This record gives sequence, C-alpha cells and structure tokens, in this order.
Amino acid sequence: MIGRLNHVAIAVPDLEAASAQYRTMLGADVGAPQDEPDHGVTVVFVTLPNTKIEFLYPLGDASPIQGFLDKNPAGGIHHMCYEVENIIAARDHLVTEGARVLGSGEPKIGAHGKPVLFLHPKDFQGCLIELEEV
Ligand SMILES: CC[C@H](C(=O)O)C(=O)SCCNC(=O)CCNC(=O)[C@H](O)C(C)(C)COP(=O)(O)OP(=O)(O)OC[C@H]1O[C@@H](n2cnc3c(N)ncnc32)[C@H](O)[C@@H]1OP(=O)(O)O
Ligand SMILES: [Co+2]
Repeated sequence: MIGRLNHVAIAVPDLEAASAQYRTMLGADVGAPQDEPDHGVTVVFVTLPNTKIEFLYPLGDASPIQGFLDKNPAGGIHHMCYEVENIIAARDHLVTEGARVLGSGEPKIGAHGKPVLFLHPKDFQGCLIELEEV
C-alpha cells in the first residue's frame, strides 16, 4: 500500500537558521517558507535527489507541533510522509486494522496541494506517519 517516501519532516526552533545551514553548510536546494494556516505550521522544503526534507515551525497559537518543540527545544525528526495511490482506501484499511487516524479522519489538503492524513505515532513504533495521495 505505501509507496515512495515523500518527505521526512524536522520540527525546528528557527526556520531561517535551519534553512541557511542546509543551504550553506550542506549545499542543499532550500525553498522559501510557506505558511500553512490550516495545519498550524510554516514549512520549508529542501529538495534532495530522491526525496524531500520538510522543516516545520509553529504557526498560530494552536499549532499541533508546539508540544513536540516544547519537549524537544533543539528540534527533531517529527514525521515521515509516505505516498499512497488512494488515501481513502488506505485510511479505511488502516482503521479496520485498528490504527488511529488523527484529526477528523477526513483528509486535508497538504503543502503539495494533495490530500494528507496522519496516523498516531503510538500505533507505529513511536513514529508519526503522514500519508499523501499522489
Ligand atoms: C502543511 C502540511 C504538512 C505536509 O506535509 O503537507 C505537514 O506535514 S503538517 C505537520 C503538522 N501537523 C501534524 O503533525 C498533525 C498530526 N499531529 C498531531 O495531531 C499531533 O502532533 C499529535 C497528536 C501527534 C501529538 O500532539 P501533542 O504532542 O500535542 O500530543 P501529546 O503530547 O498527547 O502526544 C501524545 C504522545 O505522542 C508523542 N508524540 C507527539 N508528537 C510526536 C511525534 N511527532 N513523533 C513521535 N511521538 C510524538 C508524545 O510525546 C506523547 O507521547 P507520551 O509517551 O504519551 O508522552
Ligand atoms: Co509533512
């Protein structure tokens, strides 16, 4: 069911510093910040030959990543995003298997303009999983 690794997300305490470090020290292709108010984050994508890194920074006062950053003030790997062909079929299968889908359970449009869902980290080896329909 899951396909390519679409991105690995890193929650960061300073978006500009993280972007500058990847751009200068690591010579990476770093995009511009994108506010995603529907998700409570500002994101920056780092494009790699085989996948992307997604920097996350809280946006607004109800960001779902604020708790994570409070616990990890230096930042840390936040989630993995896997691609799926049919996000509703994937969701229904996972719910049948007992996995918890976060939020309303209905997909939201993510940073790439595609439907996304999140699965509880406690159900997947302590790793927050995002599914993105491609
Ligand atoms: C623009 C969209 C973009 C895209 O790619 O398109 C995005 O990726 S948006 C990314 C931001 N949005 C989300 O992360 C939505 C899903 N996340 C959530 O709903 C919350 O972050 C949640 C429920 C996973 C955690 O929220 P919170 O930390 O406030 O809740 P708890 O403190 O109750 O945490 C429960 C339990 O889980 C552990 N935890 C929290 N976050 C993570 C994580 N990223 N990875 C692994 N584990 C995590 C937390 O430590 C608690 O564990 P416990 O042992 O009970 O202390
Ligand atoms: Co993501």
